[in-house]
Amino acid sequence: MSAQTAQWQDVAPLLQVRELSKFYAPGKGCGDIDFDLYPGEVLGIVGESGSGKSTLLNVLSARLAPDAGQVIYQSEQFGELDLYACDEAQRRVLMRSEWGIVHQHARDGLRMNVSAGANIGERLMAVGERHYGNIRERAQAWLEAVEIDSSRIDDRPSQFSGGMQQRLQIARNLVTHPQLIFMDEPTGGLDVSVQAKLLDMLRGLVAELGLSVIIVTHDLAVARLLAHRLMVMRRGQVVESGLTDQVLDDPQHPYTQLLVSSILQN
Ligand SMILES: Nc1ncnc2c1ncn2[C@@H]1O[C@H](COP(=O)(O)OP(=O)(O)OP(=O)(O)O)[C@@H](O)[C@H]1O
Repeated sequence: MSAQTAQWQDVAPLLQVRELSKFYAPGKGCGDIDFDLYPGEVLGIVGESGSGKSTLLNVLSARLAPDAGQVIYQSEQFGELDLYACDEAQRRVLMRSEWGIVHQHARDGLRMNVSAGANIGERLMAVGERHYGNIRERAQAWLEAVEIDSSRIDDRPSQFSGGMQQRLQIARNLVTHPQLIFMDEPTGGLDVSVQAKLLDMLRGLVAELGLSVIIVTHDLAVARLLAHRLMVMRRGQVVESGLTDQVLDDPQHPYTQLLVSSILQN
């Protein structure tokens, strides 16, 4: 067992997922999902298109009710919460404070026609910050943290490149110091060099802030770089899970072997 795994298992899980299922039709969705996510851990969910990754992410992040099963979350504000037995109001509080969601398409996670500063400030205002000077100062600091020149604070995201939009989305999410981030193909659709820069930044921020992350990707290079642990999905089921290096270097399930040999990628 690695030192990092031992450390995770000494503390309570942040998320406990038990027998979770959501199917639209047989084989379409996700089923029998069981895992624990520990503070500071990055879990990658990989699999080919249509394997149920996004469905699972949506159920885990309280955006899509499951058919069966439980998601227990250790909230800073509310203590242990059963996500689908608690109040809608509590889920909304989690979404705007303790959680972040980074979408594949920046337009799903940003307001494209308000300024970059307002995109970040809006999240701060949602958790009660009212002081204009503080909001602007923190927005500037976060723009710099994601390597966007703070002189761009009054520009709209629609004036930014794809990579900058993703970095702004990350800043908007991180400004409230969330403990759990959900990411759905955060580098999808970007040029390879832009992807590399974004991944490097994400890796740095995740380590520096001790974030817990669940990241969906079909790109095993992204999974290798960011995730400590992987779950491999096929037709809505987890066929293999384990430490990232083990799964990618010594895949046990024939499907994972195909995936790793890149026959199923793209
Ligand atoms: N709202 C919906 N209604 C009906 N079927 C759906 C719905 N959303 C997804 N599906 C189906 O469920 C299956 C799993 O989709 P999902 O988006 O979770 O897969 P995925 O692994 O994230 O794929 P991709 O990488 O292409 O996004 C697919 O067959 C999809 O067509």
